[in-house]
Amino acid sequence: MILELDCGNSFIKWRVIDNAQLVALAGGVVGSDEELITALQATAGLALRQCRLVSVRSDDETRALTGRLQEVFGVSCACASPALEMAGVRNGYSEYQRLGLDRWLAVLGAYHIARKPCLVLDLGTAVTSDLVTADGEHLGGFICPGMPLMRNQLRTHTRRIRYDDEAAEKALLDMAPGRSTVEAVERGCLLMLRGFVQAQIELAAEHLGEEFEVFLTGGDALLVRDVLPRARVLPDLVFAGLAIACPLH
Ligand SMILES: Nc1ncnc2c1ncn2[C@@H]1O[C@H](COP(=O)(O)OP(=O)(O)OP(=O)(O)O)[C@@H](O)[C@H]1O
Ligand SMILES: CC(C)(CO)[C@@H](O)C(=O)NCCC(=O)O
Ligand SMILES: [K+]
Repeated sequence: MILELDCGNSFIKWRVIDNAQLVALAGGVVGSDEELITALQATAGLALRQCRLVSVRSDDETRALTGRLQEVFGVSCACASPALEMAGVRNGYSEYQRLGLDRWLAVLGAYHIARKPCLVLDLGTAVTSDLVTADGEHLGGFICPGMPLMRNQLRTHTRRIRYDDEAAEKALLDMAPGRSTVEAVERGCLLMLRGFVQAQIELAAEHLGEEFEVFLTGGDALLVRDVLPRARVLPDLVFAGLAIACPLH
């Protein structure tokens, strides 16, 4: 079995796949290294042979996690690393090492699946957009705060914006003008997010022509799905790219 990890800024997404790399056997989302160890220990019949991961955390944090996995499960981890060119895609950053590895892998995964121009949107702690042309040229992209960052900035920098997560979830069931603080803030932030992704569609048409695929991933992907009816929602897009960047034998 192979353990795959996507270590984001707030959460670690994990899954275990079979040695033939065909089926996902288990998976989840956890908030810390120790929570990951606990979740894996609770997975029945676990027999890890290898691990591959992508991390946008600091090298120290990533090393601490790979050290723990070696210690507890005896597996060594292959880590995705930056590349100027891979699997027919050319990194568009002027300093290619600076492009977030989660973005790079999502782009590799999307281009591998579509083989045509792609717009790749990832909605997590941060929201990212990346554009790739028909011949695999990554044009670069955009980064803006995601829902968790937007709402927390408002909560942190105002005196009277306070509400809990349960109220937040309920507020998004409707998009009418808010009649409470929680409705006003949650719906306002969601409108910003929807505006951002709609602007990306216009930009993509400008830079890629009308014929492009839209890929949508990340924990908050479903929040914008109804304004992007043509998007392919692929929660495992980063893992698709990870398999390309870190092939295991
Ligand atoms: N099962 C889940 N567990 C945790 N967060 C979830 C889940 N489903 C949806 N979310 C939402 O997804 C968002 C986090 O997205 P995601 O997990 O893709 O990114 P992240 O790891 O926090 O950050 P990054 O963008 O750096 O990868 C949060 O707003 C959270 O509310
Ligand atoms: C933008 C995030 C935080 C999204 O997870 C990550 O891709 C990252 O840390 N990127 C480095 C900066 C950049 O991509 O330009
Ligand atoms: K991510």
